[in-house]
Amino acid sequence: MNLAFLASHGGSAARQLVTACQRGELAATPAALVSNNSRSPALAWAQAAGLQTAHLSSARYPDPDELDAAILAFLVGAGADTLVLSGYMREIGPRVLTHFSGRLLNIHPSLLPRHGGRGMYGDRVHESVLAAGDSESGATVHLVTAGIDEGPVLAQARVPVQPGDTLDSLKARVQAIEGDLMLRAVQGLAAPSALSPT
Ligand SMILES: Nc1nc2c(c(=O)[nH]1)N[C@@H](CN(C=O)c1ccc(C(=O)N[C@@H](CCC(=O)O)C(=O)O)cc1)CN2
Ligand SMILES: NCC(=O)N[C@@H]1O[C@H](COP(=O)([O-])[O-])[C@@H](O)[C@H]1O
Repeated sequence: MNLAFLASHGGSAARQLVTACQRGELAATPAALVSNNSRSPALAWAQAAGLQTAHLSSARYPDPDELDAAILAFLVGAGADTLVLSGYMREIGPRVLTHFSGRLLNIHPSLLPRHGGRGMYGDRVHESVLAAGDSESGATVHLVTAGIDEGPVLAQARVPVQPGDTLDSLKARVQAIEGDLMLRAVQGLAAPSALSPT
């Protein structure tokens, strides 16, 4: 498995997967990382970790089809066969979706289908959970399809929403479970018997 990542900010899930590869907990080779944000900490970390990296964004490719083609060309050039969205905040286009169909995973910080879809990303998700008065939240790993957050769910993990929770306290509790959840899902792809869509 040659693993690649798309990240817009910190790339926390990508970092945990690369650590798992280094520890022999994941039978995969980290190959590349693409960011739409030239100042993303994920890009600097990936360069230091020896991954092939690229900054590909709508600023450089205003035509969404050209951006989709540029991202696909870079990932294919890096030999990637599996793609993980690690806090990537832009829509994935049809070329990348088709090429990586069934091997393109995203992690979302809620119990999808609740609090998902366009406009639901980062802090906005936790704010939506708190505003709804939900008693629990969590994270979801799903296969990525054309519809935002509509793909088949591969894994979910739950956390309680505590009385008096703030955006930061809930976000910290959810982010604490994301890395292991994504690792379990990718291990499932590496060893299909371990995990099947729920
Ligand atoms: N084709 C798909 N592309 C993406 C999916 C998907 O399921 N199918 N998942 C998202 C990840 N994501 C939620 O997990 C998500 C990311 C971004 C947005 C969003 O509304 N973004 C804004 C722009 C925000 C920004 O640039 O900072 C927007 O598109 O207007 C919603 C959900 C990744 N791509
Ligand atoms: N809709 C996608 C989304 O909201 N993803 C969420 O953004 C955060 C990125 O953190 P990071 O930049 O530190 O990895 C993570 O919590 C991830 O679940």
